[in-house]
Amino acid sequence: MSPPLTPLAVSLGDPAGIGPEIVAKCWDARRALGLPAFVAVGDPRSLSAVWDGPLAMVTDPREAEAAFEFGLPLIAVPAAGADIPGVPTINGAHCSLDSLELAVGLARSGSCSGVVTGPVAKHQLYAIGFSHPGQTEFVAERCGVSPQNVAMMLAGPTLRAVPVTTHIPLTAVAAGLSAPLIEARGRATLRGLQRNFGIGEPRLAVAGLNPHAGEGGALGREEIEIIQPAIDALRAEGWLVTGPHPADTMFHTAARARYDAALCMYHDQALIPLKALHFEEGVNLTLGLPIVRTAPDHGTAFDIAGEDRADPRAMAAAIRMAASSARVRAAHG
Ligand SMILES: NC(=O)C1=CN([C@@H]2O[C@H](COP(=O)(O)OP(=O)(O)OC[C@H]3O[C@@H](n4cnc5c(N)ncnc54)[C@H](O)[C@@H]3O)[C@@H](O)[C@H]2O)C=CC1
Ligand SMILES: NCC(=O)COP(=O)(O)O
Repeated sequence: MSPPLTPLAVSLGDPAGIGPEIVAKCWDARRALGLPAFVAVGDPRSLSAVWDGPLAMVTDPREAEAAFEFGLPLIAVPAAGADIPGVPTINGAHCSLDSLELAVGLARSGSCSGVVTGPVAKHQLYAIGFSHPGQTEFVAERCGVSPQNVAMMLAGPTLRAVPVTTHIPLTAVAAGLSAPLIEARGRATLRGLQRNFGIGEPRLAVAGLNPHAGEGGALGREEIEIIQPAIDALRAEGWLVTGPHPADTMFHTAARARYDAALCMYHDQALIPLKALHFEEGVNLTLGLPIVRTAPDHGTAFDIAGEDRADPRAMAAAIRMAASSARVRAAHG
């Protein structure tokens, strides 16, 4: 039998976004949502601005397990100024980065079973000198893993999708693709399906880049020159890989039943089908890390922050998936 999990660390994200509200709502509905113990990390005022419930201030995750029953355990990372919901500030961006750093550290040290990250605003982080495309690459760096060797998986009940290129302009996608990068993301995805989901022989479906997967070269040559060689290399390692598939016909119900994850060539090719099918419960899971890291699939939603309209289900799904991944990892070593 695997040992009980330590609590999960949940960073609140941008204090002016919906992160504090959805984390508080998760604690409120912890029993109905089937959530394990977690400790929030972030600005206490961002919670009290949107929530009247009980906070249990802790300094060590070991205190969180007992406290979780009676209040939302919080390790405080106070922002330099009080943030107004919906109005992001530079102080808030610093707070979201400090909270992320601390939460990742708790997972790396083993004090927490994994980290669940609340939504941050990328442009706000860029404004304070954050040099990573997103939290995925930041966490990878803190874990000493090359960003090429991690994969950003978006997972819902009937689809798991991984983009090869992530936060780059669409005009840079074709140039950003290479056989070694596709292979690395494919390998991280396949190993991640084993390690986090316990799928012994995972099946990966690889999308093409161009319409009709290039139509034999008539509509683009990336499939022939870059994607097929990467697929061949992964197959030669013994993995079950198919493709390149035309992206427009690989997400319908029957097609999804034929694979465990879809490897897509760019951000929206993966995230549009995932969010169309599963926006309310989609989870962003970073594969290839020595720690568990998940996040809800959505962003800061500044447009509704402070209005009590934020849906906590994706955050709840991210917390549950972090716990189940940690359990699968603990069981398989
Ligand atoms: N993992 C992360 O930290 C992510 C951060 N972002 C960041 O979020 C910021 C805003 O991005 P957007 O493209 O506007 O996406 P968004 O997901 O924040 O919002 C898109 C739309 O969905 C709604 N929405 C989002 N989450 C919701 C929830 N839980 N309940 C109810 N409605 C919800 C919003 O109100 C908005 O109308 C950007 O700065 C981006 O960088 C975006 C995606 C992921
Ligand atoms: N659109 C997905 C997304 O923005 C995830 O980014 P991050 O988790 O790397 O910050």
